[in-house]
Amino acid sequence: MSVLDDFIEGMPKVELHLHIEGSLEPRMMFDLAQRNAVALPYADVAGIETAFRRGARFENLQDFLDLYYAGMSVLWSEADFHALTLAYLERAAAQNVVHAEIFFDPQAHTDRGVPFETVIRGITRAQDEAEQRLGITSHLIMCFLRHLDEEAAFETLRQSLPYRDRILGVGLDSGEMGNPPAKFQQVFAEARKQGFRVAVAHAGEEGPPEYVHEALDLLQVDRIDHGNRALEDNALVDRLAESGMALTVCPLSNYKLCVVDDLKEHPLKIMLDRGLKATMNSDDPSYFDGYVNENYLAVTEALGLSREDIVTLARNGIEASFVPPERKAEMRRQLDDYLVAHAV
Ligand code: HPA
Ligand SMILES: [Zn+2]
Repeated sequence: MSVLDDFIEGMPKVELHLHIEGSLEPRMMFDLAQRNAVALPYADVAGIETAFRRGARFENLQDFLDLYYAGMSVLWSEADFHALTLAYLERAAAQNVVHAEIFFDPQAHTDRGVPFETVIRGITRAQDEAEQRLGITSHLIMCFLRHLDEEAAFETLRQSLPYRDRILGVGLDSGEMGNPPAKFQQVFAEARKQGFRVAVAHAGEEGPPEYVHEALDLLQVDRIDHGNRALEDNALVDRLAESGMALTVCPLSNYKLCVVDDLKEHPLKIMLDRGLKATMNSDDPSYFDGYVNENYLAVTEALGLSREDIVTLARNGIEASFVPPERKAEMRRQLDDYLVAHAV
């Protein structure tokens, strides 16, 4: 373990791009399948692990999504969603994550017959418990599945209204190609009208720079999730840099989904050098071999990031978070105190 590795692990961090269903570890998936009598195409925990771990890569985003939706089909009760969320928050807190902004995919559950209320109650109970016990704060962002139509997203928006006080904003995820942000322009506008304060969208993970433009212009997003392919469009890079638009970058995800061929070719350092507000995140840590620390460690080694780069990423995460000003100031102080205590 190098000095830089220790520095990364101990550093207070935020995580802004995390799908709670993508934190479902093989052990919990297997146990919940047994408890809920869900048939999985795996004989045991090791079978699940070999399906999506141990260095194996997916061919593309859709290849992963097929396993991801099948995996989450073991989640049925409020207790299941509570256990899933608490396990993530405990793991994140153990990695010195002080704040997390968590995505969930309500349609992936309601379409199976799980009530919206079951999902949100389980998740929020774990959020409250983790905050009290571990001090980790968190927000929830509800994602619309973009492979479904806009009317389905409207229905989900309607179902979410009783829980609006527990959901900070809306996002857009699932299969990107052929499902441009434009498809969801009306429902994002309605979400704003209904009081959802922020919007984000996955854009430029597999899709072209045009999708990033659409997310900005048509959905009026406050952050771009991934954004890798924005680098193909110089005017777009300038626009993102000048407006201070944050990108929630997920290096191990990009490697596992073949968005990059090799971690050594990951554009994170280029993003920073071009003035983009890049942040470090794990996306679906159970499927992509790593939580936020493993992302920092792997990319630091692959790209030879400096301590200064690492601190910039952590600072960008704090600045790009959607917390109230007092909490933001507190997180800045925490990071500054850490830097003073670990001055070289
Ligand atoms: O990386 C992702 N991209 C799009 N949708 C997703 N849903 C979970 N993870 C992802
Ligand atoms: Zn994602």
